[in-house]
Amino acid sequence: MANLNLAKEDLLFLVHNYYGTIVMVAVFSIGATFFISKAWTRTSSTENSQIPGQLGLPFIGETLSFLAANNSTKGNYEFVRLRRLWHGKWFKTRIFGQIHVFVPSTEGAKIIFSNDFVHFNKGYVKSMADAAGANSMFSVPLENHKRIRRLLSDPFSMNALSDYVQKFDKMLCKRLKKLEEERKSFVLLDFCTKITCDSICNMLMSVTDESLLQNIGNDCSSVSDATISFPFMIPGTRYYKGIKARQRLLKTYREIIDRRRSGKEASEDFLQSMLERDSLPPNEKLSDAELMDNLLTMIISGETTTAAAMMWSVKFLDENREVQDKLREEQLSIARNKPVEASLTLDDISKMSYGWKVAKETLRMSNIVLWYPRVVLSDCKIEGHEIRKGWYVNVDATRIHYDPDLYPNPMKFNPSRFDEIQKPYSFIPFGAGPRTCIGINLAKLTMLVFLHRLTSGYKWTVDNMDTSLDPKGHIPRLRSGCPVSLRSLKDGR
Ligand code: HEM
Repeated sequence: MANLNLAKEDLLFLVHNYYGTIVMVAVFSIGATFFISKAWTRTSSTENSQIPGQLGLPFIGETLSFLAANNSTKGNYEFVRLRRLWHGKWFKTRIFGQIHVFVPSTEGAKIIFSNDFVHFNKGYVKSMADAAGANSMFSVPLENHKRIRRLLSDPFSMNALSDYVQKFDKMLCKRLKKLEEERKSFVLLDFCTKITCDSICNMLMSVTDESLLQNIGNDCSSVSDATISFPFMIPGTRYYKGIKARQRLLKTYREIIDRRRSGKEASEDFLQSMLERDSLPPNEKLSDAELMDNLLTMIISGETTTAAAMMWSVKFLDENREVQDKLREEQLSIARNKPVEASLTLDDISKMSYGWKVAKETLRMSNIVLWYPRVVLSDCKIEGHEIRKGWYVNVDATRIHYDPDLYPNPMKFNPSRFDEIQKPYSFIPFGAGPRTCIGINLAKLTMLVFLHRLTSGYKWTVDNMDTSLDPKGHIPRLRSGCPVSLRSLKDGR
């Protein structure tokens, strides 16, 4: 009690003697609080300007929900789908400390793709740069990117790939026949991954030795898994396994390059066309480091994407028998006009107009690359939405491909919708602008040869109807890998 009285007395004493000071401190505190809160509101409202969304705690934001979606059988896009339901077409979120805006429109896609390298750039992901390499097209700065793309583009032109069509066709016919003879169910995704990897290695470096192909295939899968991972060299982690696999692959490439240079080995292939530039000035050739990193980049970017697209085409055709029948009709009419056992040519491919629509519809619906992230290099506006330097804008290809205004009844697998010409930036499975997929032609040819041989030679049944997605993959793939059984059309079984 005595203490309390003393305290009261002290207080009265203080108020009496320091009245002026107390009033000043109070006024200052109220003022400061007012200005700080104003400034805070201004900052967050500019940061958040117009685009709704949940940024959550600094750094963490919605990372945990993002990771949960990544590891679920509904797939990564579930994270985006739910936020669209909650916040609307445009929304923003914070993942791994970065603010991401999901851009849902063709207008937005146009602005971003046509200003790539100027106002936007591919964000630097350490694990990606470490796994694919500092000289990979994924990681190099603008000037090097331009030169590397220019030099790599020729071997991927349609005409240059004529040889590829015949080689891939032969490889495919042989393997499908073997599977059909075995009369066993097989996992289609594994089959497609192996054959695309083998055929790309064959096209790039003429590798045909089975055990070497097996090693390259396994190591490329490990590198691919490491491209999006926590970049810490801890044994047992995805990153560690990927970096070790990368070292083995580079050693293999080094040995092949050395054998070619010493004249112990010669082949007509992509690698040879690059080595023939050895005597040219530096801006007309690739250094060995660039060559090796990009050999690796092309295998890892080509194999999983193309294999997933092949798998989805079979799944969609299985669910849409009338489309399958129409496709088979087109492919049989091409086959009937060729000598038995003759390989396909580019001329045959050019007759597969319905086949290409089936492939396009497969790419529209499967969205192998769900969205394309770009880091914003300077403050800008996209369709009236303020976007700040340092944020990420993700061109949401999946939203665009399922937009009912662009694709009526978007859930229906309907290849004939491609009878009509597409609005610019409405069909972007291979991206657009200076970073458009360099392997478009290769992917197109691979899918068409596959669809031809499958539908003109076989019927199939899908042996597992589970539609859940592989929780480990960065791209949508069936968890089951889509097991199928083949039967020859000739058998009539
Ligand atoms: C169906 C199969 C494929 C799909 C859906 C696909 C999709 C894509 C997409 C969307 C991009 C651009 C990503 C972005 O803008 O951020 C891209 C880039 C790339 N793709 Fe493909 N791709 C496929 C097959 C291939 C193949 C067969 C190769 C092999 C050569 C390949 C090599 C590359 C490379 C090297 C890049 C990076 C290009 C650059 O940054 O300049 N892709 N791909």
